[in-house]
Amino acid sequence: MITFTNVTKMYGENVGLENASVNIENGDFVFLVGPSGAGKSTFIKLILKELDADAGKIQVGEYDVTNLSNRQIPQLRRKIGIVFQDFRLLPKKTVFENVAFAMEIMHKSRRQIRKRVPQVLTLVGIGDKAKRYPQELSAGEQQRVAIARAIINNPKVLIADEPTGNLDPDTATGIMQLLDEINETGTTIVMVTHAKDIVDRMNKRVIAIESGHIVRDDYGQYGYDEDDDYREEVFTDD
Ligand SMILES: Nc1ncnc2c1ncn2[C@@H]1O[C@H](COP(=O)(O)OP(=O)(O)OP(=O)(O)O)[C@@H](O)[C@H]1O
Repeated sequence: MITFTNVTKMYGENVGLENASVNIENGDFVFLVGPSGAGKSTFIKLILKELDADAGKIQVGEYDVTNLSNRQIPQLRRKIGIVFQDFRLLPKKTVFENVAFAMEIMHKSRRQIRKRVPQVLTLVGIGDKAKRYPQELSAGEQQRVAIARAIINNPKVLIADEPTGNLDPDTATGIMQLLDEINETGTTIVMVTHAKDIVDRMNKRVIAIESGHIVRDDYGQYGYDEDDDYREEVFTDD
């Protein structure tokens, strides 16, 4: 579904990603982890062709992203749903309208929209909130709206960029259950996260990036403690 072959992206002298190769299969659930500045956003932006690789090849589904024409970029992005840490809902539209908007962009009929939006709102657990405005919802409910909007057009891939970053632990657990259910319907999920507890609990594939290099790709635990400061171990005398 997503294949990077020897991909390099430089920002002038700065390394974004260097000689990265990885293959994410259709239906995978992948956590993308790594310290701040590691290259996670670069990886995601390359998938969406918000950035162009300097070298290597990127394939997303049937799209050769590295050689995609400008005309094909919107087609690629329509196959990919995205959820962000800060929800990014339209404040003056109701829940229904926020989700319907993603179908209107795809020129779906009013009839299709009236049928599908309530189905998906029910699927994400907020079937009774269609008439509310985003600011009348809890943070977890707002993220459910954002997820409904991201999946309404049946994308092959869902990218979740720190989707639990603004949520308390219990709410985050509910969102992870929902993402797991969406993955079980066949949607490939790539989730960027710093949430060690979630990664450890979910026991999924973990791709770790550090300084632009993929340093780990296997199943299981988060792998390292970001709060650990090795200098303390070296310099603490007790
Ligand atoms: N526009 C830019 N110009 C110059 N350097 C950049 C630019 N964008 C990113 N970088 C550099 O590329 C590297 C990777 O950045 P990236 O944003 O991909 O990291 P990240 O893993 O997403 O970090 P975070 O967890 O903080 O979001 C960093 O060293 C960063 O400073």
